Amino acid sequence: MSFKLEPSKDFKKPPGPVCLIIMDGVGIGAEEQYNAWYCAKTPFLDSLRNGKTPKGNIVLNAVVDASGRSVGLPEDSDMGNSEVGHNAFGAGRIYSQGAKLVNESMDSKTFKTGETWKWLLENCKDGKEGTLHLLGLWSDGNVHSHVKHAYALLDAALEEGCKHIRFHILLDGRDVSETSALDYVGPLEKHLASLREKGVDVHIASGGGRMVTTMDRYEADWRIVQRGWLSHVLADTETIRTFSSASEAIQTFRKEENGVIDQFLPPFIIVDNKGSPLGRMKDGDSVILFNFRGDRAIEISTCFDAPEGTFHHFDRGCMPKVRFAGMMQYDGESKIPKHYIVSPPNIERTLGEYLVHNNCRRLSISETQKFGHVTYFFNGNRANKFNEELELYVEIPSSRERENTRPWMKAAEITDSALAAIDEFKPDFVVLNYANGDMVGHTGVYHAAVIAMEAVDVSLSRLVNGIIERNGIAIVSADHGNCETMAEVDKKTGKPVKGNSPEGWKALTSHTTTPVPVMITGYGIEKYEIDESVTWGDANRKKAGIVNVTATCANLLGFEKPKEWLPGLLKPKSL
Ligand SMILES: O=C(O)[C@@H](CO)OP(=O)(O)O
Ligand SMILES: [Mn+2]
Ligand SMILES: [Mn+2]
Repeated sequence: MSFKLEPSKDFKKPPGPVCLIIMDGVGIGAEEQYNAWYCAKTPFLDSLRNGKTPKGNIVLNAVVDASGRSVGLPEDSDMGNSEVGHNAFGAGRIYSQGAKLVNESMDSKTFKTGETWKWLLENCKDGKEGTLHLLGLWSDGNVHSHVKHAYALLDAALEEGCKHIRFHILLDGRDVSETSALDYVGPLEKHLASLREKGVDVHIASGGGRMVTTMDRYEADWRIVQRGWLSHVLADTETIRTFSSASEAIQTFRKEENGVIDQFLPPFIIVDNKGSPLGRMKDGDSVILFNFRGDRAIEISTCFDAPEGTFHHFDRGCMPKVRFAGMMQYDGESKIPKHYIVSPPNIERTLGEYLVHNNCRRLSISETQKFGHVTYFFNGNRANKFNEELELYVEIPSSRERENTRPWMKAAEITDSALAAIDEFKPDFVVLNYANGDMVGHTGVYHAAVIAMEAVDVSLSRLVNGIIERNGIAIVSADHGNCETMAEVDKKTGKPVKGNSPEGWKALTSHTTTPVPVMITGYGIEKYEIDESVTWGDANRKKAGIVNVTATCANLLGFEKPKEWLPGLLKPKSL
């Protein structure tokens, strides 16, 4: 099927670039004290939301869905996230996402008929001595993983006569309540103890907080992955602290570092009463990484898959010969990992691919922590470019320090580089991500999140005015909510739940299901208006979604949208 885009009869391409600017983690929330955007001083954003830039340019406004089924998640109660959000921005249509596809495979047990499952169990079932290791994020956050998927794998392994099973659990506190680890670890420890009473050799073997153990992304800090490797694979008790149980590790670390939240708990190894590790991986074992989302799974997958002599990020030591599989294939083009249990969404015919086939130049730019969002996720889970000449990907290195200590992050540097790249590379289309609202939102530190939003506002003002001066168009949106809700909120009263944050509430570190803004301004925008009839496809939910922004970008570039995409948000202004 051709990638030729037809010229639009209603829209004209501007002389300057069409720029999709994604404020990561910024939803339209309640006008309450816990809303960091609402409480921040954001004069530029306020002006956009009121329909005009401070310099008087018209701004078209919409508020659209960015969570639940509008972005391919199982339930409308599912909060949005960057993977599904940037997939949607790039794809222009809704794909069933990892959470949904894995649910279906686990519920129907179809995964058991797959080659990978049989290959994984070959050395571990029917009394064989191989150990099956289950590694992944241990919560029901449903952004990277869900404990129910790991329990389904455990049950299936037991049904097939696996005798030796180990869990390597990454603690969350980012997609779920910030110190909720024991709510997930307690039931696991209880369940495994009951299985041991029936003679199954099953234990938690290692773990650690997800932001310091294993789950790095975009090569921001390979030391995080190395800590995981030392804990889960080598069980290096010289470097990683040992405990008799995961609960003991969590409780000890919390006593030692008052206020530490789960995502930052140090790595640990569980040992028996003689001090030997319960789950060092050995030749003939099998390993399943049960995370379904790719960005924070690719590096550890590479550690297992990379042949001798091709891995240079750290010394993998005496590497056991194991069979490794991911829950999904995280990068279909680079085949990472080689083996996987559930087929990922096959996202194709994205805006990025159409652009290069229509000779449009494209710039993707962000800082490390969101760089893969505007490349890998935006391209449909493919890190590689579609065309070397027509595409420029710019990464501004993120700091490795906790985001609440520098909430401005690299917003200013991204803005400087974007304006310079627009002048030098002359892109037709730009996709840019400001990480602040989300990355600082995830720390749960309210006053830092307020500063984060003020930093975004200052940069946005420079960037949008710069785009208008260059006769371009800016589309300012967000991939999901986060910093607009910095407290856990009592659903009945709408008031924050009491807690021990400096503000007196229980901090919320996760994303939300709030809708997000779409604010469009720049060259020729006065000729268009929002088409209020546009929806993301569900008749009962009379709302558009971020998935309608893709066609909006194509229209503003002067093209008819491809027929397989959902409609854009704009129509010519009725006279
Ligand atoms: O940090 C992450 O991995 C997720 C939350 O788990 O956030 P985002 O989807 O915004 O990248
Ligand atoms: Mn995000
Ligand atoms: Mn996030």
